[in-house]
Amino acid sequence: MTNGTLILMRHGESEWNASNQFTGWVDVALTDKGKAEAVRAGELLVEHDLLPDVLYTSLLRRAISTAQIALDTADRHWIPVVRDWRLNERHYGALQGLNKAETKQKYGNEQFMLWRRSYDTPPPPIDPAGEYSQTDDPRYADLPEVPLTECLKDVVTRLIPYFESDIAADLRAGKTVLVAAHGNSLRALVKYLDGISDADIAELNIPTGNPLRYDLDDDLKPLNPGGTYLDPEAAAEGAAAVAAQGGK
Ligand SMILES: O=C(O)[C@@H](CO)OP(=O)(O)O
Repeated sequence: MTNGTLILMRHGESEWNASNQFTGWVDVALTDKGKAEAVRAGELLVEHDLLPDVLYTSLLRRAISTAQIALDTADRHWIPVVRDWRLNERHYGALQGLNKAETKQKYGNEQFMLWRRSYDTPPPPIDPAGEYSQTDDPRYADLPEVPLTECLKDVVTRLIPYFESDIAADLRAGKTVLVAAHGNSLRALVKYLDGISDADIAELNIPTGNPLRYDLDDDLKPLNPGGTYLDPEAAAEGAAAVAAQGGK
């Protein structure tokens, strides 16, 4: 039995991507541009003959909606869906809701980049009673503890065991698996798949709405390290735009 194919897809542009706000676990919607990116992602799946057998998403509507639109476009709206909080974006702590450019200006580039891209420095914790906290959100009622902040290392810790137990089983069964998630949860997954160091992962940015294909060997190691974006040109542009968020 050959291993299946893994397709990673970050959601299309969200309202807070457009307004340049730290988002994390805040459940914002797609913009019209984000919806168009999702349609294009579905077209790319068809053009590359990559029709998913199963969908894994986070519990956040920007990933859920992107996957739904893309799968509808590809006529695969009927496949089984698994949603799990472990695919959620990194919790951005007290930065959730803040404007990225203003934050960079206020705290300086070094602190800004430490919070955004260091592997193990979490932002300050969010006030559990604050407007953008998820402490009382019913979708997380079963969690022993709702995070108040997370660094990328925390995302690796919650996500990789889930990948190994659940998603890997579908890949080993030969399925084409679509994972619809977020910039930082996908950075955690790519770090693991490609064996990227804690330091080097800081440089990796994931563009919105552009499916990234991984062909995997028997140990689920990539046969195409780094994966293959279905639209490489748009991916390079999109990744550069994410890197530049916050401004010069
Ligand atoms: O705000 C966020 O949740 C993420 C993704 O949009 O931002 P960043 O790329 O700055 O980690």
